[in-house]
Amino acid sequence: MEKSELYENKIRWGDAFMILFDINDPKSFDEVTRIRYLISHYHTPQRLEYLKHKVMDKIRNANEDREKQVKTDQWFNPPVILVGTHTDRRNKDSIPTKTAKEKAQELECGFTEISNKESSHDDIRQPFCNLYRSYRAQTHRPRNQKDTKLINVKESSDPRVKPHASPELNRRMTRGSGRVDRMFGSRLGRGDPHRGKSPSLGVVS
Ligand SMILES: Nc1nc2c(ncn2[C@@H]2O[C@H](COP(=O)(O)OP(=O)(O)OP(=O)(O)O)[C@@H](O)[C@H]2O)c(=O)[nH]1
Repeated sequence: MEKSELYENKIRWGDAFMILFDINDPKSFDEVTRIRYLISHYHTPQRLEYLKHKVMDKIRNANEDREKQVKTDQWFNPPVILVGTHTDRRNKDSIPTKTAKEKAQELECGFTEISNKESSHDDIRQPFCNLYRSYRAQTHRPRNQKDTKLINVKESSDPRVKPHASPELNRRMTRGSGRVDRMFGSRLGRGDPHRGKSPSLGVVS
């Protein structure tokens, strides 16, 4: 199997994603846009299809308004967080925090910066916790809190409106392919009643 195929397969099984880039490596920063696009492209439409069938079973006899309400409550957009690493080696040529933050906003994902070498255990743990919380907020949303939204994911990221993220993102994706080094995944959390398995975390660096 081609390396890129392996990579994309891993994106397919993820339920939540952490995209890592080295703040001192512009190439890894450039790669972020492509990875975000792949997540949106491979993941969201499939999940929506899955949810659509589930929801259709529930609302078979309901009227149109009720159908809309249930669908709105059920759409799933995988939480993604952008993580800049190597902050202990920041220098004048590093990707500025502001630039990276703007990129995260543009790509509709969360953002943080860490040093795997020097950050505290809590600082390293935080993005994992946020991601897991975001995942839970979507898949275990209580019926009486229908307006609960993902932290850092804008209303406009509703995949029914923009199946493959923003036009700007699509435009950028047509320019150059960039480099993908590798991706690895791990399991997070306890059982996931939503799919009958544990949620999967995709970590992309
Ligand atoms: N100083 C410092 N070193 C780091 C940090 N994060 C990772 N490293 C080191 O950077 C090297 C590459 O880390 P990896 O986690 O393998 O990152 P990667 O993007 O997969 O790297 P490549 O396989 O080289 O593409 C390793 O030697 C790590 O120990 C960091 O925040 N600060």
